[in-house]
Amino acid sequence: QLYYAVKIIFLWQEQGGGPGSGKGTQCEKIVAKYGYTHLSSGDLLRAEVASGSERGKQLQAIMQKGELVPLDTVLDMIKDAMIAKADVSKGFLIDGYPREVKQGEEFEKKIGKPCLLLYVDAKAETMVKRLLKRGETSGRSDDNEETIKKRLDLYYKATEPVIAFYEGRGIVKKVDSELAVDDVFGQVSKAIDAL
Ligand SMILES: Nc1ncnc2c1ncn2[C@@H]1O[C@H](COP(=O)(O)OP(=O)(O)O)[C@@H](O)[C@H]1O
Ligand SMILES: Nc1ncnc2c1ncn2[C@H]1C[C@H](O)[C@@H](COP(=O)(O)OP(=O)(O)O)O1
Ligand SMILES: [Mg+2]
Repeated sequence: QLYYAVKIIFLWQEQGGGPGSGKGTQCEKIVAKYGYTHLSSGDLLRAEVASGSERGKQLQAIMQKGELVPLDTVLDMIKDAMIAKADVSKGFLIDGYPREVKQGEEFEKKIGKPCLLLYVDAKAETMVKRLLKRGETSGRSDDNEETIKKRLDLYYKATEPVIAFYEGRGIVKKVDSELAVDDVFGQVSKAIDAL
C-alpha cells in the first residue's frame, strides 16, 4: 500500500516493435523535466550480470538469446529498487516492464496500478536500424542482428494482449517515435501534463 500514493508510469512500446523504439532516450528526458525515478528492468538485469554473481550468469544466457527472464526475478528487482527510493520519489517511470500480461497482473498485486502507459511507437524497420547502430557502441550482447530478430518476434507475440489489457482502462497514450527525439518528447510531455 506504500505505493498507491505515488505515480507509476509504465513506459511502453508497440507490438511488432519494442527494443530500440526509444524508451531509454525518452526516459532520460522525462527524468530531467519531471523528476520521476527511472527504473529500467533491462538495466537492473544488466547490473546483476555485471556483478558476476551466479544468478547474473544465468540471466546473461537468457538475455543473449533474446528471451524473457523469469517473472519473479524481474519483479523482485523492481520492487526492491522502488522500496529503496520510496521515501524520496515523486513517482516511478518503469521502462521495459511489463513485457507480458502476467507481469502486469503480478505488478498490480504486489505494488500498485499504473496511471499512464506510454506506447513508444516506431516501425520494426526503424527499430532494427537504431539497434544495430546502438550495437556499434553499446557493448550489449543482445544488440546483434540475430538476437534483435528474436526480440522483435517475442515482443510481437507477448505484447499485443498487454496493450489491449491497458487500453481497456483508457491509460494508453501512443507517441510517434519515428519523429526526431525532441518532437517525440513534445508528445510525451503532453501526455504527462494531462495526468
Ligand atoms: N526519435 C529518435 N530518432 C532517432 N534516433 C532515436 C530516436 N529515439 C531513440 N533513438 C536512438 O535509437 C537507439 C535506441 O534507443 P533507446 O532509447 O536505447 O531504445 P530502447 O530503450 O527502447 O531500446 C539509440 O541509439 C537512440 O539514440
Ligand atoms: N520485464 C522483463 N521481463 C523479462 N525479461 C526482461 C524484462 N525486461 C528486460 N528483460 C530482459 C530480456 C530483454 O531482452 C533484455 C533487455 O531488455 P531492455 O534493456 O529493456 O531492452 P531494450 O531497451 O532494448 O528494449 O532484458
Ligand atoms: Mg532501453
